[in-house]
Amino acid sequence: MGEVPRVEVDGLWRSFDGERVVDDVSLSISAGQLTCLLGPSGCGKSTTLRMIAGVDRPDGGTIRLDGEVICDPVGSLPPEDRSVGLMFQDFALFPHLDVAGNVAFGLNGARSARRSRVRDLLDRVEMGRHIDAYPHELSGGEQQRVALARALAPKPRVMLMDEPFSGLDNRLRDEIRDQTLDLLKEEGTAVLLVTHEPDEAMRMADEIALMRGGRIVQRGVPYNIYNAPVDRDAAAFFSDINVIEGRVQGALTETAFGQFLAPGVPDGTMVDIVIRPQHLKIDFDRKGRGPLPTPAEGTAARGIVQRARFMGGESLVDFRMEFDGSKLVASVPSVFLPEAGTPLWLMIRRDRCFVFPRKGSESDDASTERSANS
Ligand SMILES: Nc1ncnc2c1ncn2[C@@H]1O[C@H](COP(=O)(O)OP(=O)(O)OP(=O)(O)O)[C@@H](O)[C@H]1O
Repeated sequence: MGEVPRVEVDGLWRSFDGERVVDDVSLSISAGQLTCLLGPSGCGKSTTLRMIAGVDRPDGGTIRLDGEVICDPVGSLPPEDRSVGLMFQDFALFPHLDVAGNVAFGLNGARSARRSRVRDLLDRVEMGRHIDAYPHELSGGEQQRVALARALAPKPRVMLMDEPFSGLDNRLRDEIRDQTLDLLKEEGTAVLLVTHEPDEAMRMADEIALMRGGRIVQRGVPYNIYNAPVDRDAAAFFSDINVIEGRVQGALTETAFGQFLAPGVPDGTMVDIVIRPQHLKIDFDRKGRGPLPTPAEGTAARGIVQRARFMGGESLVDFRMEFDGSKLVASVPSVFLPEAGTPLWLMIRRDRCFVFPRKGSESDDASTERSANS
């Protein structure tokens, strides 16, 4: 308790042409922690990062570094005095300097200390043997490693990274992500990484701040963001989802899959029951009958296979449900490729589904926003 966060952002906002593109954003990041600002294109991620870097000025709010105000409505510390390292997708190296020159660029102090810092960082990003190379002689991945070493060389208190891996091809990207993460952790820097890719955020983040329409709609560790989304859109941002409609009566929603709890949701409210494809359970048809209901999985409903595809680590099976003709997709972690037209039974794990009042149908009671069914 009592540890001052390395970076603390409070009530930050920014308008362009009268529209708030960053709206009341608050964040805190400790030394050694990596927070991912995750959200769709245009939601205000880069603008938030730019304000923390000091290259854009907020219209309101406060930014603190180690407890000291560096930006508020009264004044703003210039970017070069903020001890931030920057890394962007297209943050080019200086073409006229070799690798060592690029990494040493922002360093002060004795020549020998600078040389050893440069050598140490380049070794740690496995670029030691390219120390004399020029940027045009390096691949994209190698350039990014040098850019990382350059950004970390002056030991910034904060690293701000905006889609730093999006220019790299898939296989290389994972390797560089892991290497980058290791180095950032070793250096103990506080990191804010902007990305629109949920996989990247899940792979890298200690904490995810999910952003939409200029606001942070949810903050938490990746496990909680994935398994306890605040609303339907938050759930859908991380994977395909299935949605089953229901209407609440007596804190319950009756569906073809049995009852779902909807505590505190007023009678008559329409709800979306949201389930990820891997949490639908499949069972076989036994002469037109399915498995018996269970408390954990409710009632089974029959669907007809429309299509089954092998995806490598999983199989995706599309169904048309008999009860209302709706489509559902199930994911099975193996090779499971039933013929189109096969009848199968689907069940929904109650501890893995989410019940959200439908937008426009919800009551004023905020506590009804999410209802557990465990
Ligand atoms: N200097 C500017 N002048 C006017 N509008 C701007 C300016 N900078 C950003 N915007 C607008 O603010 C909104 C948020 O932009 P921002 O770049 O922060 O989003 P983002 O979430 O980082 O998106 P992306 O992932 O596509 O970069 C967008 O609608 C953008 O057009």
